[in-house]
Amino acid sequence: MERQSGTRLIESDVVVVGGGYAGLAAALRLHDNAVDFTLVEASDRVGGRVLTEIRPGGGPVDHGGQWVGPTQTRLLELAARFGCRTFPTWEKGSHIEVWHDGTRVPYTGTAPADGPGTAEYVRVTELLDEFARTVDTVRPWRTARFEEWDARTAQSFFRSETDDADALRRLALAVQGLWCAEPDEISLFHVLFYIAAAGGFEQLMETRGCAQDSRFATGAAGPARAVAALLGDRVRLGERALAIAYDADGVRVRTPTSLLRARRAIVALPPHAVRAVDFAPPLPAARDGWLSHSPMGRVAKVHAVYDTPFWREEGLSGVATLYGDGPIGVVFDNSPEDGSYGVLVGFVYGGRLDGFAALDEADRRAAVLDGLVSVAGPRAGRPRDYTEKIWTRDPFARGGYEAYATPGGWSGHGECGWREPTGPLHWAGTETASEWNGYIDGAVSSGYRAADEVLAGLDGADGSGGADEVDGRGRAGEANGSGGAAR
Ligand SMILES: Cc1cc2nc3c(=O)[nH]c(=O)nc-3n(C[C@H](O)[C@H](O)[C@H](O)COP(=O)(O)OP(=O)(O)OC[C@H]3O[C@@H](n4cnc5c(N)ncnc54)[C@H](O)[C@@H]3O)c2cc1C
Repeated sequence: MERQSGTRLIESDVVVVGGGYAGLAAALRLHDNAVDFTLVEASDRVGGRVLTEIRPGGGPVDHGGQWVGPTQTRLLELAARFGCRTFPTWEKGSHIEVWHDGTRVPYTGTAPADGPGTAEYVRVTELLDEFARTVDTVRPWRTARFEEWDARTAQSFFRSETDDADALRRLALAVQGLWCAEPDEISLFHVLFYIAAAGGFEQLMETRGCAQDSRFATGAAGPARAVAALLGDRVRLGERALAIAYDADGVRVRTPTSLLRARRAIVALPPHAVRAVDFAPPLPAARDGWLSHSPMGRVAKVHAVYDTPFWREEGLSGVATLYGDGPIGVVFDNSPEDGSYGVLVGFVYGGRLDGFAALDEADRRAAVLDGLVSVAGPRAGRPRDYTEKIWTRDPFARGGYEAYATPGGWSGHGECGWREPTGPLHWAGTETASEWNGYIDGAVSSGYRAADEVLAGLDGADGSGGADEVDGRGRAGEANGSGGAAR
């Protein structure tokens, strides 16, 4: 690859491509080990699928990733290093279930205990947990029933387990909520792998002690911004990697304004963004096959802001699940820590997003507010601020929360295509994580793991241990050891 006239030549030991949590964690690990690197980020900010906006007259709004749970220790440690505090998610009071026929039921716990289909839903999810306990999340292809499970969709499994239409409704909403996809789109094995990577179905679904436990006082982009500030001008914004050439001598990364030469590259992008880069030579068939079986989930996140969290006056938590035809599937209380004003956040995902995104802005807002009124009453229809982010339209993320594997992806291409290094190219991104795959924590651990592969390679080893590494535990102590106040 030749340097084009007018572009700048930048040389370093390592190029990191992507400035989301994975790329930033990789760069931080290199920084902590005194390795010379340059990070290129296509957009004008760091954080990627974590996007905190300060609204006029309000506080931080997290349009993307926001929650952190107590077992997501890599993210918590990273945040603590930079003094970014968390606070518990608001959830005191009764939750609301709005059933598909419009029935509105207050409940506490996971779901209305005697609700339609609840018992059968619980039975099937317990079975998912039982299967997930057999999944090897580091070498998934070693799982006993790997090929059998990867040949099926979640939907085919659900239907073979139950013909209870209400339970199937609950299972469908759970799949939408966790993967932003429909049950007939996603590999059953991927569902089980993901549950295993989180430590169980309950960890994924619940709030206290689980994935939705806490939020960041600064907004979830706080730690990412702090890492970028520490790394300084080695983080280059507005530089999209257009082409990557690689061979035994190293890598050349071309952006619109620079040619970066390095011994190794860490590519910390979601699968579709990897496919948008022009690789020379082309990526191996297994990697390409893996990427082509990894579509992004489809999600929008909407926030409605009120003068007060008025639902609490009626003993409501602000948490709700909605099974009707409206766009919103789930609602949470996203008010600030001090409760000085009220915020309801809603998620529109999977097939629900397809119709929603086709509406114009006014109709989208009206449909969302209808859903919020069904949860919290007429006052929910009169927010003082309303904002939405349709992630399928984000030019760099193109969806969320993450990519999921379609049937045949894992068994056809996983062993060599998931995260095994390609010569001097090392793969990071939450989709390559063995723990908390799909989450910010998974992104962080994937960045550490990829950096550790590179460090091993630069030390003289071949650096090809990717698929066998347990998410960068090796040097985590070093990377997290210095500076910063505790949470
Ligand atoms: C609506 C939503 C809600 C979520 N909620 C949660 C949550 O509550 N908790 C949680 O833990 N996780 C949540 N997630 C998931 C979490 O945000 C992601 O798992 C995580 O942020 C992914 O980080 P990453 O670094 O792997 O990828 P990304 O954040 O996607 O980073 C990739 C970066 O690469 C850049 N890029 C793309 N192409 C190029 C290129 N060619 N050259 C250079 N740069 C490029 C992008 O701009 C981006 O900055 C949510 C996600 C969404 C969208």
